[in-house]
Amino acid sequence: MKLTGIRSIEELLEAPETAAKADPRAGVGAGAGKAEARPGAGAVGGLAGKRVFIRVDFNVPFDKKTGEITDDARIREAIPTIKLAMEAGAKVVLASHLGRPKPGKRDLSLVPVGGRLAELTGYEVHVPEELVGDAPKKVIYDLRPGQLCLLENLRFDEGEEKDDENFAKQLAELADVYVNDAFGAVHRAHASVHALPRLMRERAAGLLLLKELRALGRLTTRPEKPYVAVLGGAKVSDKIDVVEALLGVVDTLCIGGAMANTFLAAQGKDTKKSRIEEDKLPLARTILSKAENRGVQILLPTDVIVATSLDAEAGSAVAADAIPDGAMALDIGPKTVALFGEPIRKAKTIFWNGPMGLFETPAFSKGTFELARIMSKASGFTVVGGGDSASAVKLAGEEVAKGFKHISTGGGASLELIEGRKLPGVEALRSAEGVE
Ligand SMILES: Nc1ncnc2c1ncn2[C@@H]1O[C@H](COP(=O)(O)OP(=O)(O)O)[C@@H](O)[C@H]1O
Ligand SMILES: O=C(OP(=O)(O)O)[C@H](O)COP(=O)(O)O
Ligand SMILES: [Mg+2]
Repeated sequence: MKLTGIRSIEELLEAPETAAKADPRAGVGAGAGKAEARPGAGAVGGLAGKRVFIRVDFNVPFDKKTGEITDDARIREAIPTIKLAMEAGAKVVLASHLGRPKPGKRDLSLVPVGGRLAELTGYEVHVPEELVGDAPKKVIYDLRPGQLCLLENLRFDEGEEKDDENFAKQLAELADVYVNDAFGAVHRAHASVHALPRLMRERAAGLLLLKELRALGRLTTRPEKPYVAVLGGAKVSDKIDVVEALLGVVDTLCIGGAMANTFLAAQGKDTKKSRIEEDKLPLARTILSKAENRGVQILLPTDVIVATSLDAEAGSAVAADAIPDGAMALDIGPKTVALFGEPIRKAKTIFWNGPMGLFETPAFSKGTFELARIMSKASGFTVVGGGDSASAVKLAGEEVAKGFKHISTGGGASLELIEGRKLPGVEALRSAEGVE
C-alpha cells in the first residue's frame, strides 16, 4: 500500500507553528474560547498546546467472567505515539472501541483499560462519562501536564458504526489535530476512523499504524511463493468475504477455528451443535468450487476436538464427519495440525489470522498452540495478525512468539490489507480527501 499523501505524527511535530491558535469551539464554561497554548516542559514543534485526538485500538482481549485484561499488547503498542504527543505538550484525547456492546447498553466500559494505561505510563487518565459535548470538553480543557483524556467506548454511540457525520462533527469539536494509530480498526468505515479525519484540517498517521503498514507491505508487494494463509477465529461473517479474494493471492488456504465449521457444513457434513453461519453457506460453497477451478488448495479440518459445553474440562478428538449428537467442534485435532503443518513448513510466505479453536479454555487450546509452534519454526516469512491470534501466540510461549517475523495488532485489518482492499481509515488520512 502506497503511503502517498499521508503525514506522520513526526512531521506534525516538525511543523513551524509551535502553539495552538485559540479555537472558538474549544472551551466550555469559564474558559470558553481561551484555549491558549500551554506547552509542557520540553515541548517541541507543532503540537504544543494543541488538543490531539488519537484514535487507538484498545480493543484488548479480556476474560469474559472476571473482566481481567488478558493481553495488553494493543495498549503497549500505542504508547510510543501517546508519549510523543504528551512530551510535545499536547492535550491528548484518546478514543477507542471495546468489543461489540449491545445496542443501547454501556456494558463494555474503557475505564479498566484506562487503569492499565495509567499503570503502564504513569500518566493520570481521565475518562469522562459522556463521549461528546460539554463534559469531555471541560475535562480536556482542564488537562495539565502528565494528564490525558480517554473517551468512553466509542460504540456506546450508535453514530460510530454508522460512520455518522453528525457524531463525527461532535468528536471533531474535541480536538485540533487528528492522529490515527488504530491499525486494528482501519478496515472499519466507522465515524472515528473514516468520517472524522476528513473533517480535520490536520491529520496524520501514528507510529504504530506506520510500523504495521510497512511491516505488512512485504505480504502485498510480490510475496514469495509458495504463499500459505491460515484462517480461523470467530468473526466468520466479517472475514469470509475476504477469503474469496485471497484465492487470487495465495497457493494454499488452511481453514480452522469456527470459520472451518461453516465450510464443513457447506461440504454437507453434519456439524451438529457447532457454531456455523447459515447465511454464508452458499458463499462457502462458491469459494470451495472457485478454489478447485483455480488450482488453489483449500485444507479443512479432518479431525476436530468436540465437547458438549464451552466450559468442558476436556474434549475428545473425532473425525470431522463424525461429530456426535449434541457436540460442537471447539478445536482442530492432531491429524489436522499435521495436515496444515505440511504446506506451512514448505512455504516462503505465511500469514495467519484467527485462532484454531477456543484457545482461552485449556481443553481447546492445543491445536492453536501446536500450529503456532510449527509456524514459529518454519523458514518462511511468517506473520500473525489479530488481537486474539497475537495473544494466543504469546501464550504459546516466548520462544514461539520470537519465531514470528511480525506480530500484527490487526486481524481483520491485515486480512483486508493482504487481500488488496483499500482501508477506509488509511484512505481518510490522505491529503487529497477532505478539507485540504
Ligand atoms: N471453534 C471455535 N468455536 C468457538 N470459538 C472459537 C472457535 N475457534 C476460534 N474461536 C474464537 O475466536 C476468537 C478470535 O476470533 P477473531 O477475533 O476473529 O480473531 P483475531 O482477533 O485473531 O482476529 C477467540 O476468542 C476464539 O476463542
Ligand atoms: O479486534 C479487532 O479485530 P480482530 O479481532 O480481527 O483482530 C479490531 O479491534 C476490530 O474490532 P471489530 O471487528 O469489532 O470491528
Ligand atoms: Mg479478535
